Amino acid sequence: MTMVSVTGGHTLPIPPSPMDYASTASVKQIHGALAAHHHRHMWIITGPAGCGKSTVAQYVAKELSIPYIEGDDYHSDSNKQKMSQGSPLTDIDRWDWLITLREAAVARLSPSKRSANKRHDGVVVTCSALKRKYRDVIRIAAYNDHDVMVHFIYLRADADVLLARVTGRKGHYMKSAMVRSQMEALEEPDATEQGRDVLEVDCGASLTQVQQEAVRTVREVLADDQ
Ligand SMILES: Nc1ncnc2c1ncn2[C@@H]1O[C@H](COP(=O)(O)OP(=O)(O)O)[C@@H](O)[C@H]1O
Ligand SMILES: O=C(O)[C@H](O)[C@@H](O)[C@H](O)[C@H](O)COP(=O)(O)O
Repeated sequence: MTMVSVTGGHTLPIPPSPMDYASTASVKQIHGALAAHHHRHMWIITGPAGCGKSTVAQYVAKELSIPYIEGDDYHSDSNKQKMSQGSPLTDIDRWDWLITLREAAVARLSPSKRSANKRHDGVVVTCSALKRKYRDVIRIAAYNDHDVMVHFIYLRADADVLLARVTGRKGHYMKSAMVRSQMEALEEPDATEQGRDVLEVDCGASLTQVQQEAVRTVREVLADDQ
């Protein structure tokens, strides 16, 4: 454990962060080491507006027969109003949303919410999770319950692709003028995160290809957790 010096020359241990806890090894190593254990999985479909989170998440949830939670449904009215007026959310606007969304996802996994006949061993969640600290808020679900594994599926696309998709989408509060601020806020998962719990899917391909690639990626992880 990392130690930190404090006044008087003492050292105190720094508790591991959710990120440290999530893994110090690769995703494959963790899954291999825990192969005998069946986890409950949170699949967080991430990326900026227009990357295809909702469209892909619905498909993954249907293919896996697990619940789907739409992150946009968990914003406060004031957040929605702000976004619809073209103002990007701040960190402060996002904290409660992220925590509420995480807890909603955990609730869908909890034993009390499982039906008598069918065990919900997974949940799919859409959440832009643009910054690493936002992903860390979600990672706390695995930190709190060792039985839960959090995986991020990052849908990567260039700004011009996102702009075209948001422009073409009707009836959503997030308009195309917001794409720029989304890209400015975005902290793409680096190699460290990708080696731990982030799986990247190129979402510039056709919708069918992206959906199938996302499901293939999920099934590969699940195959290691049998
Ligand atoms: N791979 C894709 N190719 C073409 N269009 C897509 C693709 N993925 C999503 N779309 C379309 O782009 C728009 C934005 O997708 P959506 O799922 O709402 O993104 P997000 O939830 O990330 O904002 C929708 O109209 C959707 O049908
Ligand atoms: O479908 C979309 O266009 C996005 O999901 C959009 O609704 C927004 O990105 C998030 O809900 C939260 O906002 P932030 O991305 O600013 O955190």
